[in-house]
Order: sequence, then C-alpha cells, then structure tokens
Amino acid sequence: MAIIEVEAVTYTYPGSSTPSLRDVTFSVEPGEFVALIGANGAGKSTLCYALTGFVPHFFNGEMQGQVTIAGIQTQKAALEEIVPLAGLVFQNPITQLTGKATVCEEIAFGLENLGVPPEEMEERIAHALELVGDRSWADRSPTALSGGQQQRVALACMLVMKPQVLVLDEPTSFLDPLGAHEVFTAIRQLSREGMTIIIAEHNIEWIARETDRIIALDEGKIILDGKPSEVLTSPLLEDLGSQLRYTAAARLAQARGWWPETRNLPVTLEEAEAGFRAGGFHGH
Ligand SMILES: Nc1ncnc2c1ncn2[C@@H]1O[C@H](COP(=O)(O)OP(=O)(O)OP(=O)(O)O)[C@@H](O)[C@H]1O
Repeated sequence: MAIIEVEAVTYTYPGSSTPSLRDVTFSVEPGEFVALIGANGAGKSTLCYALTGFVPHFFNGEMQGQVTIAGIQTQKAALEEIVPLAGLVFQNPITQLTGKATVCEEIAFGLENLGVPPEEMEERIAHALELVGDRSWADRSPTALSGGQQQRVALACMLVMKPQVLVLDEPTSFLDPLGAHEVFTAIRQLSREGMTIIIAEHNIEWIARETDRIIALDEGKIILDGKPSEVLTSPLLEDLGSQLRYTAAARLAQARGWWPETRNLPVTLEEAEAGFRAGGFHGH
C-alpha cells in the first residue's frame, strides 16, 4: 500500500493569482527514494511543503485535492500530528536549528514537545546522531560545526521523531562540496536502510545515480514521472543536457554513429561505460 498519496492537488499561495501546484497526482510506496526536479520556481519547495503539511497549515492559501501520508489526510490533521509522519529538512540548516547551546538539546527539542521520557529521549538522540554520522557531537555547540555537519544535525532533528517519510528540500544548496558530500552520504545510507525519501535536488548526476524515481515539475505540473534513465533522457528535459555529462557524450556519439539509435541513452557513468563497450567503442 502506498505511504504517500497525492490526489489532484492544486495550491495557490495567499495573495497570488496563479497556482504554484496544478493538478498534481502521484503515489509513493514505502522505501522508495524519489527526487523532485525542475527549474527555479517549478514548485519543488511548494510540493515539499504540501507533503509535510506546511501547505496549507503554515502558509494558508487555497488548496484543492488531498495529500494522505500513512493513511492520514494532512488537511484534516494538525501540523503537530503530521511532523512525526513526514519530516521536512530545509535548504538552510540555520532555518531548522533553533539556537540551542548543544547539539543534544537541539535534537531533544522536538521530543520534549511530544513528552517523551528522558531515558528514551537519550537513546533516540544517540541513534539519530549515529544515523547521520557522529554520536560525539552531542555536547558540542551547533555553531561550532561545519555547514555539512549542521545540516546532518538538522537531519537528526527530524530523524529523532522517527518519521515514516523524510522530505528534503535541496538540503545541500547552502553547502560546499565537502559538506554536500557528507549530507548525500547520510541520505543514501538512510535510503539503504529502507526509509521513504523525497528529495528536491539540483545535483542531477547524484540523483541519476542514487534515486529510484524522478518526478519532474514545470510551472507546478508534473511533466515526467519515472525511472532516472527514462526521465533524464526525455526530450522534454533537453535543457538539462549540459548537466548530464554521460548523456551528452552518448548523444554526441549517437550523432557520429557510434551509439545506436535503438540503445537507451545513459545517465550514469556505469551505463555509459556499458553502452560504449557494447558498441565495441574502446577509444584510442
Ligand atoms: N510564499 C509564497 N507566496 C507566494 N508565492 C510563492 C511563495 N513561495 C513560492 N511562491 C511561488 O510559487 C512558485 C513555485 O515556487 P517554489 O519555491 O515551490 O519553486 P521551486 O521549484 O522550489 O524553486 P527553487 O528551485 O527556486 O527553490 C513560484 O512561482 C514562486 O514564486
């Protein structure tokens, strides 16, 4: 049974005359790892908010259709009920962190609101920190950590709530390459452990390699939904060309007759290598 059901969702922010999501319908099975892609303003963040109840509860505005997470209709539930079902990690870790003196206090914050007993709290915090990297950060000040470490603490703040679904809105866009690598590694590990993950992300090569499925948005509408190899080679996304080095190389090879028209274009290095080998092209 699907863990996320989005049915005909159209959403307009207050004061806006045009919807930011238009008739969006899809479902996600437990354990799926789904990327949301699209140009700036396509609606990725808005969809992340709709999946975690911030739309409509926090932003208000006008919403038609419905989002159901683990059997709960988000429009009918309070935001506090939705957080333990679907946790949202924001672009900038500073948005998530609340200025507590230690990492431990920061991660405990959500649990305190739920009235979790202290021993269980300690255990859950240690586990959440282990999932994102390092138990030893517990007593450090969040401000003394690097951007990548802060974002992993922000991730731990969500994981400690044991959400059934994790939604990440471009979690590496404020990070340097090392920080992004650390956060991507933690996310990949969570996915391998079976967590259902939806991530809005600009790093196309990473999502091509790691995710099961890509949903592409344009002006608030879903234009493509499928496996990375299907979605990323679609003519509808030709603008992505320069970001997909292996697809671009194979397209060039195709134009020169080295890559048969009938062979799918690659999106990862491995697929490109397999395709070039199969074609008997070994370079010089
Ligand atoms: N609070 C808001 N009030 C009114 N309109 C908004 C608000 N937030 C976003 N929008 C509009 O909704 C549309 C979708 O924006 P959204 O931020 O969801 O896109 P995005 O794909 O996440 O873009 P980016 O990659 O730049 O983050 C845009 O036209 C944007 O201007």
